[in-house]
Amino acid sequence: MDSPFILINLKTYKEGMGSNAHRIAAAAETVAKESGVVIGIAPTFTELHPMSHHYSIPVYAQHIDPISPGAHTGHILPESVRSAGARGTLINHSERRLTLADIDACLQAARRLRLESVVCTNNDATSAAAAALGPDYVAIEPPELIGSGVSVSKADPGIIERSVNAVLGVNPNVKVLTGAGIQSGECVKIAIDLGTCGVLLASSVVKAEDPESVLRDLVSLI
Ligand SMILES: O=C(CO)COP(=O)(O)O
Repeated sequence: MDSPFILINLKTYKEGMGSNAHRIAAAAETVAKESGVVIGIAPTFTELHPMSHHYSIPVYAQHIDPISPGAHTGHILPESVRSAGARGTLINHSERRLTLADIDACLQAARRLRLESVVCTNNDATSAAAAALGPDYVAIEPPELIGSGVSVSKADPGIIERSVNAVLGVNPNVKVLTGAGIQSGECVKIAIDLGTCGVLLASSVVKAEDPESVLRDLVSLI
């Protein structure tokens, strides 16, 4: 089995920018080395290169647009994300929804550029649809629990279990992550015991006074 994976989405929280982004990335690097858990970070676009340049942890974009180089203005070009040192990208985050056709086009760009793809979904039906498009990961995040402080692992373990079954039924090569309200080692353990390979999270680490101690707790039971 692959090592467990924790992906920290810094969103556009002010606590996840500038020197705070460096503090979180440094903490993630330390805890990843100590624990053997893979800990990635998804900073704002302008911080992709500083993060990929300074730290050994994998760096992910929060979004790409389904475009090729050419006459587009104000878009996120997948090639730019790649050249900024990103290992992969989120696609279709709840806070950055795309159409199914756009998700497919983003996945084609990600494959062309060898960017790992993490397609976010909101329920088990969309998890199955996303799996049919062949991403590396599907990340199931019930929108109503995102940023709520209430963990999907505890409030709705059924959605994790159903999504794992839905994804594996469609394409057993796709790995499943879950997220929304993940805040402790217990939440991560429940997610892994339900068949995911890890978690996608934001506020519990980004807004913490001491991100390193939260990360230590998150990896403590796996
Ligand atoms: O949207 C999320 C990660 O992409 C989850 O956010 P929270 O961890 O703040 O609930």
